[in-house]
Amino acid sequence: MNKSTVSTGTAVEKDNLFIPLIDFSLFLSGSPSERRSTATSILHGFQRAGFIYLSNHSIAPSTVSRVFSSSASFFALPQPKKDALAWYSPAANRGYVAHGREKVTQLADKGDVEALRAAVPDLKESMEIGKEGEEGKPNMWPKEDEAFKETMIGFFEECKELHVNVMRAVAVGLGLEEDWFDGFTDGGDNTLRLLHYPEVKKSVFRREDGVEQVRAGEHTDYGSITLLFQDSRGGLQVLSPNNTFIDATPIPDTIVVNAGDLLARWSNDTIKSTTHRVVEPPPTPGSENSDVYPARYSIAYFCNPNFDKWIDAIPGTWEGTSTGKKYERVNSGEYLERRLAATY
Ligand SMILES: O=C(O)CCC(=O)C(=O)O
Ligand SMILES: [Fe+2]
Repeated sequence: MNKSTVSTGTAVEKDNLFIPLIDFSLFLSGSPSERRSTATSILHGFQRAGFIYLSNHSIAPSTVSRVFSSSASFFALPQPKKDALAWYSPAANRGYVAHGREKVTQLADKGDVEALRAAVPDLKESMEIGKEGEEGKPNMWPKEDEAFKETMIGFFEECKELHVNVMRAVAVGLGLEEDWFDGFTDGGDNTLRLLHYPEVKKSVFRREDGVEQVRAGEHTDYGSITLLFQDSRGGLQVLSPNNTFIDATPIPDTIVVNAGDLLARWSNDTIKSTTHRVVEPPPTPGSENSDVYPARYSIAYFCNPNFDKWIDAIPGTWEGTSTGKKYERVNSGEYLERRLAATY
């Protein structure tokens, strides 16, 4: 497949899971009718699958590769240097998280999270970066590496902009004013997560106790949307309506975008926040004889409504329905902190 020729279509189609591939440039700079139809496709993707792929988005491939290589250099630092930058609180959600600390899960009960973490540790490490310059919530920058900090801050801003634009498309799709979400997305209360799934022995995935070993446990994301940049390894899987996990195969230069729990709640569950996980990559020809799976890197940018905002059902999503508003309004920052506190 020539990657530059396919920019629209279906990215994933299996077991009733249909994830569209959408050319975002048609929303950013298309004609009025292209903008409307692109917005509708984006909204439908979120309503139907909870996931979309965006091609021709606003972030240059060279920027993404710079962030991937900075991320790889960061994870290659000696362990004590990374440990010195450790994640320190759910309120701040910033810093380095070593293997096995986080167990992403739907179980809100802490005791259960402990039990799960002991049984199947996630095979990954991550670095969480929040909005720079927040009082009492310092980012944990590696010492003497201005370039890393500059790269990440620049990327954070570009992703923040993309969040604004994707939510504008959602607004247009819903028939609202295009800027309806702007006052919720302009704060940039988002988290940039660099992820490294180290090379791992294949035998680790063949557990004798019957427990299914994964690289990252099944979960939904918490916020409005997540922008996910993956390398070419594969391993991301999305739960289908038939209750099977389907590969969300990497497509070069695209971003996988999924809706989070807070957007599902905000939309009175008209938008889906779909369960996903990361497993060992599908076999590739030539790799059968190796006894390891190669390392995988990904970058997740978790977008949230501004932390000081109240999230109450979006107009048009609940009026006249049999359920009416399904949820009480909730404060964005409190909601997210509660979810994070249950996870770590
Ligand atoms: O690494 C990936 O591809 C997915 C990561 C993810 O889902 C998450 O961190 O929430
Ligand atoms: Fe996720």
